[in-house]
Amino acid sequence: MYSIQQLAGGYAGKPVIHNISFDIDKGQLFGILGPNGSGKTTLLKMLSGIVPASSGQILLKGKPIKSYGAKELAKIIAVLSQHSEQSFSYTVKETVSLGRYAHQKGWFQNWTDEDEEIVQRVMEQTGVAHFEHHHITELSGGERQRVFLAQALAQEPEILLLDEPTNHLDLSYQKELLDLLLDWTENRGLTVISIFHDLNLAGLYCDQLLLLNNGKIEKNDIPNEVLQEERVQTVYQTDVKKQPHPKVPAPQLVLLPEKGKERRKGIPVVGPSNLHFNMEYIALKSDVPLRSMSSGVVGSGTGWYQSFVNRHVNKNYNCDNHREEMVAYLKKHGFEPSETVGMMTAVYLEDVSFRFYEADGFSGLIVVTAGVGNAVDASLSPLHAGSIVPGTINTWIFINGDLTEEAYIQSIMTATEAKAKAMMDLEIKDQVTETIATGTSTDSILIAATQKGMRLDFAGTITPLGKMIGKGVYECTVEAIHKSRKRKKN
Ligand SMILES: Nc1ncnc2c1ncn2[C@@H]1O[C@H](COP(=O)(O)OP(=O)(O)OP(=O)(O)O)[C@@H](O)[C@H]1O
Repeated sequence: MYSIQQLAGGYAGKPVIHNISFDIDKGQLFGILGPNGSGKTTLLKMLSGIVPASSGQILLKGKPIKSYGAKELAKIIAVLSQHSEQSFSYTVKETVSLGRYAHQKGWFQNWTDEDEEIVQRVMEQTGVAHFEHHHITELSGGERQRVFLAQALAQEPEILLLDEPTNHLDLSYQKELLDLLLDWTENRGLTVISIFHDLNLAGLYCDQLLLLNNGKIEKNDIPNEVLQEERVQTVYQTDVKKQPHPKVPAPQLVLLPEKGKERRKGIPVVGPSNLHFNMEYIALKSDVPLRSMSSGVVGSGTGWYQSFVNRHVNKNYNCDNHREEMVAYLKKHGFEPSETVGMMTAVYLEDVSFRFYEADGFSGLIVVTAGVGNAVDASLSPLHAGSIVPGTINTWIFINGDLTEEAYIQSIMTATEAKAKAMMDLEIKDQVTETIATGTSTDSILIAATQKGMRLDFAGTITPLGKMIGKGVYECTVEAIHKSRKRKKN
């Protein structure tokens, strides 16, 4: 659609864009990114033919852009600028109708049924039809933005140029606008070129991103390539962390606040003094939120949590919606469910085993409750019918250290191996297969860390963290099983 070749340009006496080359294909949703003043708006103006090139050229559909007449260009390109202002107070419908100008022979002398139909359709699509008779000046910033989008779409352009289209829009309209643009690119072949300040929206919706820095191309590639942590950090001169979107394969970047903004001074330590015991539950309350990865009934997956609850339930506990019931239970006992990881066990909580371990530069607390009535040999589990008997091993690992993503995952592996070894050494059998069990069928695990202090890159079995977890989980599991066996015998 566009071929930009060694393009340079800017304003009188102020070159802004310096010798850049790239292509934009038909039907792309193409994002332009860059810090303030990097030349995004200037580039967009050059693409729309408003700012001329000082050297190089822009080919639009194979022809130099400067060879197009104004009306001819308006039939191909529609522009939605950042601050679409209008001095006359037109109604919404009149404003949208102006978008048909390029298709008119005279000044709206022959308004056709087709023009009317298109205007009505785009007003519906942008959600402005119900206030079509209102004056534009009576609208909110977001509503006005949608009216100008409708105007641009009424132009039935092949290319839509947008300068920060989501600027005034609330969350739901941001999503609606971008979904609409995506639909038009995918199903109608519209080419959308848009400036974004929100890197996450750009990463979520665009096919291709062009990152500008000081009027030059820093990177022109797919979002995952462009939005690399280090690149964004260098270009925007700010600390960010990249993480995957939880639902779709798109990169997301989160800002990291300055260290000075942290409210708490010193390095927090989680230890046995944070534990609280009673007949109903074991809880750990941390002074600071801990980054946690768990399979809890509440707070599962990855997140930041400050309270951890292992709740005793009766052997016959049966509830249609155990998650909801657990949330109500936590609230009743003064825990904020959104800040709590909650687990359940039928094991008597007096049989808990917990130990605090100190290593060179970091420390950890391991807490295990273990019932083995439901023990299963994972290698032969297909022989099980699927009915669940009470008996669960709940393993909590708290680390005073700064873990990488690898370390979180390796911690779970190491802990699982240590638990299986405890089962083996205690000769815990799977009642169905009569072979040595590797765990129970309802085990839960939690690894939570302060993310402060010593950086711990790995937690494989022979790394310092792995050694602590392997030994700790083994010792606590053995002790917890012993305690619960002893109770059964008595
Ligand atoms: N009409 C103008 N005349 C002279 N200089 C201009 C004009 N418009 C912009 N500039 C300058 O050109 C440079 C690039 O501006 P531009 O608006 O293209 O950046 P941008 O990346 O869109 O910035 P922002 O993110 O702040 O909107 C800036 O230094 C700006 O001051």
